[in-house]
Amino acid sequence: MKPSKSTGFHDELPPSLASTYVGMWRVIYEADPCHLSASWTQSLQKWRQAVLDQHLLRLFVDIYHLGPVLFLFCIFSRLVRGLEDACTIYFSNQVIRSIEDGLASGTPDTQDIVFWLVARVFISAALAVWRHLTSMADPILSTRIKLYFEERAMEAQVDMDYVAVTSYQSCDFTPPSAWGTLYAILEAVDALCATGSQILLVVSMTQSREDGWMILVVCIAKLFSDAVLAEPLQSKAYLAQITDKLYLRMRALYTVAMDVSYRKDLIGGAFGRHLVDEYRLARQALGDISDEVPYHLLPGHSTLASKVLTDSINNLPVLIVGASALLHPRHTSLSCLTMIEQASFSLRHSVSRLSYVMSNLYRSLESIRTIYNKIDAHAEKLKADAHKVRYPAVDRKDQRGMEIHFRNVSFRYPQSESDKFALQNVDFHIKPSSLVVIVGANGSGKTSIANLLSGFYPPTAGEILIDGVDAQAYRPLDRHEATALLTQDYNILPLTISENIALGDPYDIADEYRVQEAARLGGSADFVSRLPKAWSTVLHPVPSVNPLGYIEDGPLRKAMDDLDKFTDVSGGEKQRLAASRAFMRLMSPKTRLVVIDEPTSAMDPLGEYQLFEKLRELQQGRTMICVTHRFGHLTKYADQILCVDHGNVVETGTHDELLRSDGLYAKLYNVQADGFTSAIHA
Ligand SMILES: Nc1ncnc2c1ncn2[C@@H]1O[C@H](COP(=O)(O)OP(=O)(O)OP(=O)(O)O)[C@@H](O)[C@H]1O
Repeated sequence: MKPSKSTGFHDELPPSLASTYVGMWRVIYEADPCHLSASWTQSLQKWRQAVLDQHLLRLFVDIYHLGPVLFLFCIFSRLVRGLEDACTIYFSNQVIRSIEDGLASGTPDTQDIVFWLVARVFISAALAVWRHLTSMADPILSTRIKLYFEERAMEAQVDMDYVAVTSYQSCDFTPPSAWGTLYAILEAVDALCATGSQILLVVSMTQSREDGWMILVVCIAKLFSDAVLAEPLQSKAYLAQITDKLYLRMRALYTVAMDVSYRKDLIGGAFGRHLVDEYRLARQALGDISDEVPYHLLPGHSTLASKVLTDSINNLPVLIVGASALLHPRHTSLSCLTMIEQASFSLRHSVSRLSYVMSNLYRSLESIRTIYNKIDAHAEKLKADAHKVRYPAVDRKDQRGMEIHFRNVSFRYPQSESDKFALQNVDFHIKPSSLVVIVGANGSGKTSIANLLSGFYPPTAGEILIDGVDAQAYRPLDRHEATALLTQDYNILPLTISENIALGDPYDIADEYRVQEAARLGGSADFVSRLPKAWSTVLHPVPSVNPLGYIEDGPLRKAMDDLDKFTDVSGGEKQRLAASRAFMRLMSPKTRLVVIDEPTSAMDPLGEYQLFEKLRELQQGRTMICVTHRFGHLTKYADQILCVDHGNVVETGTHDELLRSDGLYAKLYNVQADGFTSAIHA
């Protein structure tokens, strides 16, 4: 198979990485100068770390409290399971030995044979019962652990800041890995026990033979050299990059043709046939390079000769016993031969399983470290938040609206790859209870101001004062509770419509009257009451059907499609639901700031007008800040308009003041107003 060479991709890798080409792929992996298997050494380091950090101990204590009997049973079951192969081999061979002895002496010992036969059958049955009990206990304990850690994960996640939760590091909190870690440890116990018991078996069998030590050394040394020294590429983590440009192009052509999200472009552009023709040309040019996943193509480090040699060496124990039988036929025992054959085979299997289990274990240890680090970070955050200033301050309790002061605020998105600041040296003051409108061109920084006002991000430089105190000094939860948000960036939650609205004020979630009132104000009450399940409708349910295996067309496929069916509503109706949730919050006595950012893009003009009118009616002394592109409803009532350009507030004033000053605001306003007047005159 000819390897596909890189064409224009970054070939240079840091010295710690190496790469190889297989089929379509360039495989990149960590170059390890160490002779010992990297996975084993890494695993040992992680073990040490886990023991030192006490994460393992904490995991065991937590799991023990979830089910002491179940937990102990699971550990004990693995010990027993580890003995299973050695027991089976031992009892089988006792049967063969007693038969062989009988054949050799000419008078079979019936009692002895029956005893070992019964013992063999009994032990098989007992092990089967044990396996059955284990298979019943495991799912119970695993579900308890997963759900318990899911709850801890939720606890930690819901209190996190927006920046922390959207940062890359927070994404690796995977609660199922707690069970995964315990499972990996249980597997390691099982594999260790199996390996130990089988080594003991081989030792006991070889003890009585002169060549016993030789058999033992061959059995064990070979196994451990395989497990510890061999470093097949398959056991490493690696990146596989498609380097063949032709093949990448074919993937792109195929995706455009097959993915329904491109269907309108494809049909509208009438370029479907062109895609197929291009694909065909590329396929012909590609030749016979395999696109099998690299795992199957990786050769590891062994050649064909070394593979043949390795497999031949595996037969050494039996070869030694066979040679000894030829040299000393009188002292030869067939039961011993079969037992050594079986035991060495089983030992080989156990050691390779142990190697696999240990190499995976360090990943599990890493994941519990992540879990407990997150749990600890959460506890620290709660402690730190508890010392922050409460909002509103006691002396501002009677004030209905938030007072906001931006002082020389600059802001760059933390996840931004460029050095560009979204806002630079922004200064403005918003009086309590005022209605403020932010206008400006696309990308000028309006939403960024709304994001800072909502407390999603801290400023990169400068200060935001809320009621005269640095916004960062307040308890984040108090600040969020005091803010009602209505933006274009909303989600319909996978809960009932009623809950979707009620969550606008979680403290008053059971007040059905308020939910209906919020729905009326947000303009969603009419369409919700027309839905078959009305307020209990779940618009975006979490998937409940999990197809296992390939489901062909037929009754099962139909049942699957029916079970997965859900009600959907229009974009404008979803916006009305989002608005209803915001009204629910707006009605809360805690709300002191309303931030509105272009929430009506999918609404009809009447819906938009009514929404803004109701917002103004319900403002009732709260500070209201509205980002908009449309001049009209709100700008003429605004106490203050902030006109933003290139990340800076360039003009402030009322509608009339800004029109008089004939600056950017007047220009933006006139462009819109001209559109209407020229349409009327035309
Ligand atoms: N999440 C983000 N990460 C990085 N940069 C961002 C992010 N969101 C916005 N920006 C950048 O910040 C600048 C200001 O964007 P912002 O969304 O505040 O403008 P806007 O005035 O609200 O625009 P629009 O009217 O199009 O909504 C832009 O240059 C934008 O590319």
